[in-house]
Formats: sequence, C-alpha cells, structure tokens
Amino acid sequence: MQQSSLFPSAVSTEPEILPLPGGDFRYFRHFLSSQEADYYSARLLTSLAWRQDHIKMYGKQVKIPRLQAWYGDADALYQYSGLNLQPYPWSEELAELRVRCETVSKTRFNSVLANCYRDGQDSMAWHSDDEPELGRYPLIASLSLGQVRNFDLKHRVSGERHRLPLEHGSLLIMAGRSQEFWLHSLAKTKKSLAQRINLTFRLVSPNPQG
Ligand SMILES: O=C(O)CCC(=O)C(=O)O
Ligand SMILES: [Fe+2]
Repeated sequence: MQQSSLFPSAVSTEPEILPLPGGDFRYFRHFLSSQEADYYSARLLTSLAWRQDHIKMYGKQVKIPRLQAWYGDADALYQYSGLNLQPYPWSEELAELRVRCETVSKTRFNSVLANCYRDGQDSMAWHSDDEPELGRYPLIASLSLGQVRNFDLKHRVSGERHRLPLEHGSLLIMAGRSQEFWLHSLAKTKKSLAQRINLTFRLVSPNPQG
C-alpha cells in the first residue's frame, strides 16, 4: 500500500523565500503534516543503518558529532569530509520521501545523506555542499524531523548571518548559487534537546568531470 494514501491531509503551500543575497533558499515550513512527520521520524530512527563515522583532523581520528547514513542508487558514490560513502539501497520510507521532494523541487535525486543529532551536543561545522560530484549549481532538498534546531547561514564574503530554526516536517531547498555564496552549520547547545533527523536529498554525478 502507498503510505501517502494514509495521509490525505498533507499540507503543501508556497515556500517562504529567504532574503539571502546571491542565494536561492526556499523554506516549506509545513512540507509534511504533523502526523506524517511523526510517522517518518519514528520509522527512520529505528530503520536506518545509523553509524558514527570518524574523520581525520590534525592527524588524529575524531568522531563526527552525530550519526550518519548514506542511501541511494548503487552508483551514487560520495566523498564527504574525506569519507568515501557507499550508499545503502533506498528504504521504503526514504523512497517515499524522495518522490515527495522530487515533486516539489522539480528535480531528480539519486541519493540522500541522513544525519541524526542525538542531543544538543551533536552538531555540524560550517561548510558548503560544494563537492565536485554535486555539480556547479546543486539543488539540495533538506527535510527536518524531530527537535527544532537552528540552521545558521554565513555569507562567505560579507560575513552576513542569518538563523533559521528548522521545524519538524519542514523542507529547505537550497539551489542556484547558494553553496557558492553561503556557508551553513548547526551549532551545539547546552540546552537539553531531543533528537533530530535531517535528510539532504542530492543528485551526485558518478563522473564529476562528465
Ligand atoms: O542538519 C542539517 O540541517 C544540515 C545538514 C547538512 O548541512 C548536510 O548534510 O550537509
Ligand atoms: Fe550541508
């Protein structure tokens, strides 16, 4: 049975456009209904192959401050923070969400990076999603589930900052030259927070030169 038929009242409205010079950021606050968001949040938490990777920093192996899992088509290989990620095949829930994200963003995705922030101590450092395999003007669809966390944006040249709390069931589309001009991060906080899952749907090229 198609899961989406269980949720006839899914809300989908026009996005809010973030006023960020040079970028193209569109925020769908109520992309999923709250029932859908609860459903996917619970399912993904238990069904994905979460793991805590290590990266090399200053010659030392350090644990990434969150759990991750990479899913996608077999040829969607991805290098991330020096890690070579091999995708797991699409799970049922991820495949359903992929279609929803493709429809709203009018883009095809062949992979998704899942991140799980277990509490306020889990975080993501400043970066852009500008790896060559994402192409020149990548469109990335970022779906958030669970605990609201602050998504911080910083302009590479002017240093201008913007903070967007990403809500349960929301979708943020980053397109055009967003990655070229803007860095993003998720800061740690001392507050006691519940967990949050974020999915970034991506189209990665098996051959960045091609
Ligand atoms: O968790 C988020 O909202 C951001 C995730 C992110 O930036 C990434 O996966 O590249
Ligand atoms: Fe990112």
